[in-house]
This record gives sequence, C-alpha cells and structure tokens, in this order.
Amino acid sequence: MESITFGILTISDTCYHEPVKDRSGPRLKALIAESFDNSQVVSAVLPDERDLIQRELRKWIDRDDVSIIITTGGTGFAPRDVTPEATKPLLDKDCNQLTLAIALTSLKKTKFAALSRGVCGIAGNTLVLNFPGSEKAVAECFEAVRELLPHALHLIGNNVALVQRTHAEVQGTFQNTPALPQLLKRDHVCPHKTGAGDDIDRNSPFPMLPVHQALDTILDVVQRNNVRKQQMDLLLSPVNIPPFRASIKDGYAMKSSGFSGTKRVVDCIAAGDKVNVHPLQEDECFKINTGAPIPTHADCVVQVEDTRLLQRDKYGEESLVDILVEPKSGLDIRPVGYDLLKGDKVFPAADYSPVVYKSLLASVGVEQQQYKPKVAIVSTGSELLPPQEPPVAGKIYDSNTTMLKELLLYFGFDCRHQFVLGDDLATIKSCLSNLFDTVDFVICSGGVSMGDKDYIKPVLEDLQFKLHFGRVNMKPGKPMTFASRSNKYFFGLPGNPVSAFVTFHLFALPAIRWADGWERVKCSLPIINVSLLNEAIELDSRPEYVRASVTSINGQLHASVNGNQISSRLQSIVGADVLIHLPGRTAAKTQACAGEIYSASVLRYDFISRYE
Ligand SMILES: Nc1nc2c(c(=O)[nH]1)N[C@H]1C(S)=C(S)[C@@H](COP(=O)(O)OP(=O)(O)OC[C@H]3O[C@@H](n4cnc5c(N)ncnc54)[C@H](O)[C@@H]3O)O[C@H]1N2
Ligand code: MOO
Ligand SMILES: [Mg+2]
Repeated sequence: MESITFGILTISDTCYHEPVKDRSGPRLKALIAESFDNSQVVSAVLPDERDLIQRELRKWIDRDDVSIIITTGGTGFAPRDVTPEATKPLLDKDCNQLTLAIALTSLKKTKFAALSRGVCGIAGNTLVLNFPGSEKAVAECFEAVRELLPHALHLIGNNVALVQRTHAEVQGTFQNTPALPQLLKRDHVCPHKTGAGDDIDRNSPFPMLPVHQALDTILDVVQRNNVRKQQMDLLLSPVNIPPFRASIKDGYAMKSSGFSGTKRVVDCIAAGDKVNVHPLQEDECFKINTGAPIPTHADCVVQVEDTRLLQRDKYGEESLVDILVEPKSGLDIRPVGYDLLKGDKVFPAADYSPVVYKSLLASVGVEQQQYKPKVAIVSTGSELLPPQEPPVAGKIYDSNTTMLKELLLYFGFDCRHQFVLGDDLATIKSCLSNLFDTVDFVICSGGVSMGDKDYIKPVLEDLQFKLHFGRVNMKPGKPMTFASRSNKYFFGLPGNPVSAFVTFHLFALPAIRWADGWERVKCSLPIINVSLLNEAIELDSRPEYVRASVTSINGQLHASVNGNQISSRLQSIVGADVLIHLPGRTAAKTQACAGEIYSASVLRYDFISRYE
C-alpha cells in the first residue's frame, strides 16, 4: 500500500500563541488517518505572517516525502488573513476546479463559505490546498476532496498504471470497482480483489497494461547492478596469450636466414614442452607441433605440407627433410602476447553471456566470484504433486517448478531455492517473508488470478510490497503480477504452465538480466520477422504470443503454429522455436493469414527446426 505524507499547517495568531486552541489541525490529522492507510503527517502552527507561512510552505514543498499540504486558517477577509497571498506565489499551477469543488461543497452547508478566499494549486510535486480555519469547515472541505486526492497524486507523479486504472473506472470500462483501493483505507480483505472489492465487485481491480508498458515498468523498478560491468571493465590480463612464441602449424622450426632444401631434424618439440634453447644451424630444424613453443634460435615455421621427408634414423625418427619453400622470418609464429598482452583489458566490451564471460576468465587463469542475482522459485497450488510420486486423486504433476528452474539454468542463472506451497495464505506469507531474506528475486507461479484461493496479491500487500501491476493485456499470461519492496522483486507468473513459460521469457528473464547488468537491448529475447505458414488463425481480443516452429526456406524464415494454444497445454512448447506476436483482434482484422509477416521472439539458440 502506498503511503502519503501530508503537511498540515494551522495558520492563526491565536493558535500560534495558544496551540491547545488549535482544533482544525488535529481534526484534519484524524480525518487523514481515518481515510488513508499508512499516512504520515507533519504539522506546524504559525501566526498570520506572510513570510513565515511562505517559508514553512517552501520547506515542505521542497521535501521529497510531503505530497499534500493542507493549510487551515487565514483565508478570510480580515486584514491579517494572508494565507492565499502567501500560497499563490509558490504555485506552479492553479487548480481552480479543486477550489471550486471545495467552495461548492461548503456553500451547500453555509453561504458564509463565500467569504473564504482559499486557493488550490501544485507547487513542484506537491498539492497545496487552503482550507478555512474552523473545525467544521475543515471537515467539509476535506470531504470535498478526499476521494480525488490519490488520483491527483498519481497524475502529479505521472504514475501511469494507477492513472489508467482510474480513467477506466471513470469511463465505465471497469465496472463496480470502488475508487482507488490502493490508497483509500478499507476494512474488508478480499483476497481475489486485493481487498478492493465488496460482494458485488466481480472484476479485477487491476488495469491490463500493454506488454511493452509492463516491461518498461519492470526495468524502471529493477536496479541494474554494475558490479560485473566494472569487473569486466577493470580486469587486466595477468598473463600474455600466448605466453611464449607459439607455432601456428605442425611443421619445422628453423632460421629464416637459411635456405630451402635439405635440413637435419635435430629434435622434436611438442605442445607443453619447455622452450628449447639449444643453438641451431642454418641447415638444421626442429620438428614442431601446433601450439608448441618456438625454440630460442628459430624464427620461422614451415608447415609440414611444404616439406618432404627424406630420411628416418634407426629409431624411426625423422632425420632429414626437404624444405620446399623459402623460409621467411616470423612465418607461422604467434609472438608473445599476440592474442592478448599482459596488462591489456581482458574484455574489450562487457559481455554477459555466461559462455563468453566464464571462458575469457578461464583463458587468463582468473577465477572470479561472479555477482549474480539470487533467484528462488516458488510454485503454489494445493493440487501439485512432485513428478516422482505415484498419481493421487485430485492432484496434478507440478511441471512449473522444473520448467522455471531449467529455464533459469538454460539462460545461465542459478536457482538458489525452490518451494512448492499449498494454497494457504499463512504458509505463502511466511515462506515469501523468509525467502526474501536470502534472495533478490522470487519467481512464483499460480495464485494470481480471481479465485478465492489466489492469495499472492494479498500476501504481497501484507508484506508491504508495492504491486506495480496485476494484469497484462496478453494471451497467455493475463494475470501476470509484478511487485517490489526496495531491492527485492516478485514475479507472480500465472499458474497455467504455458502462461508461466511465456511470461518468464517476456518479463522475468529480462528483469534478471537487467539486474545482472546486461544492456537493455540484450535483456529481452531477440526479435526476428517470420512469415506465417498456417492458413488462417483467428485473432484473440488480447495480443497473443503463439508458440511456433521455424523453417528456413531459401534463407527466409517461416513459422508454423504448434497446435492447440490453450495455456494449460504444455505440448505447445515442444519444438517451439519462437513466440509469434499476433496482434489483438480489431474490427478490420480478425485473422492472421498465411504469408503475412509477424515479429517473433526467439526462444532458443537452436531456433531453426527445418531447412527446405
Ligand atoms: N474468473 C477468472 N478466472 C481466471 C482468469 C480470469 O481472468 N478470471 N484468468 C485465467 C487465466 S488467463 C489464467 S492464466 C489463470 C491463472 O491462474 P492463477 O495464476 O491464479 O493460477 P492457479 O489458479 O493457481 O492455476 C491455474 C492452472 O494452472 C495449473 N497449475 C498451477 N501451478 C502449476 C504447476 N506448478 N504445474 C502445473 N500446473 C500448474 C493449475 O492446476 C490450474 O489448472 O487463471 C484463469 N482464471
Ligand atoms: O493468460 Mo491465461 O495465461 O490466458 O491462460
Ligand atoms: Mg487461480
């Protein structure tokens, strides 16, 4: 639940000298506490002195935490009433309609309300409201704006998700949901509606975000760790590669000052041998293997293909060879540090591919503790049975735990812990609460939709997580949920196995990569264009991520959909190379047809199933 910090400024000469006489300030404080969960209040009492009022207002406006300031008093016609005059110069924007809303409500109670000159406006990111001084007036004015305040703050803070939600409510596309459950206080906790609903409320209170917006939100919230980038930037090679002059070919090492023709083979040098320091004549050579150290007195290698064997000794070793080409200095030798010089950067650029990262470290003999986001997997569902157990009535085998763990491993991340939990609020709460002590990410499946056993969202609220979104406009994966609490991140993937598969790839993977320091463009799966092979596919109202296999026909990529796409049917991921992005249905376009080109996210390295 979000918390709002209010500033309450009582402005009255009398109250300034006798603070106990201030009834309006405490009344406002009580009204705020009754209306907003987790609200904080800062308060002060000042005389009707324009400069003092302005200084205090300015101080609060400049604070990051104070988002609403309500003044009470000093709005009337008396000579010392200067609250509006002190307030106006600080405002960046007037909110005349708010002033009007307050006036209209008050005028219904008394015509004397016309004698208040209070103003409303926005200063920086702070909403400032002038209320009159009496306790009764304060209560009436507060009632006039109470319901508007959360939405006003979402707009000021540009909180798109919550703003859209309210717009949907106001426009009626979002029926029967009470206003702003995120911020307004409630007594009743109703798990399937995040506590927002009463019994006639049958709809999710969460707006359906477009996929791109959900991903942007995730990447805005998740902290990118630059430890690995710094490690890569700063890592200088402690060794030369090669550490000695190395032969590039299997052949004969000799002096280039010599000549082609017959040479005596004085020794054989294999990879792994020490550098041979023996003197060498121009008519002598060493037999040498690829990767072996060049003898001190040789300066070129002639590959075996450019030689002819003339003689072997009595032990069968080569003793005379004919060199068929002119030896040239440096021929087929890698000088010391040719590939990488000691002291040079090991990573010319940051590269987070586990293959690249680990093999480069290995190549310079560095064993580095690599930072990796710590991830746990939680599967929820009282119906879940471990795959190794015999069937039990009413139970199904748990595939999500294995699938999500294997996906993490496939993409180079570890699974620190895994838990399978029944649909029980207390169990889920205590498991998640403990788990976040040791991991950064929890990737959970199940329990995010509309059932009365879908406890994930209420648990997150109880654990003081901020729910960034609870639905995404996509198929499969609609109830996809993302929440955070400081640097801890929760992905509530829908329980249907294919929904979990798709949302892992589109949201959880990019987030983990981002936390790991990857460039944004690399966080999501690569996107390619494919031409549709299927005759006609009915479009869904939601944009759909369809599992399909890819055929390369004369270098052009084509894709055919893998059978029934219901989100419970895990068979649709078999042979799935890509997720084709089918757009949502419109009046003008109801089908996707053969030959049309669509974007598709590449699921795996081996993403071409057939060549024709
Ligand atoms: N009234 C509504 N009901 C549902 C809606 C809706 O909008 N209104 N959304 C549907 C969609 S879409 C999805 S997706 C699912 C998501 O459900 P939950 O995330 O709450 O998941 P559960 O209800 O726990 O399970 C759904 C389904 O998946 C099976 N499951 C769960 N975990 C696993 C696992 N580890 N391995 C294999 N299978 C698993 C579970 O048995 C259910 O059949 O909600 C729809 N409902
Ligand atoms: O989004 Mo659900 O994942 O359509 O089945
Ligand atoms: Mg459910």
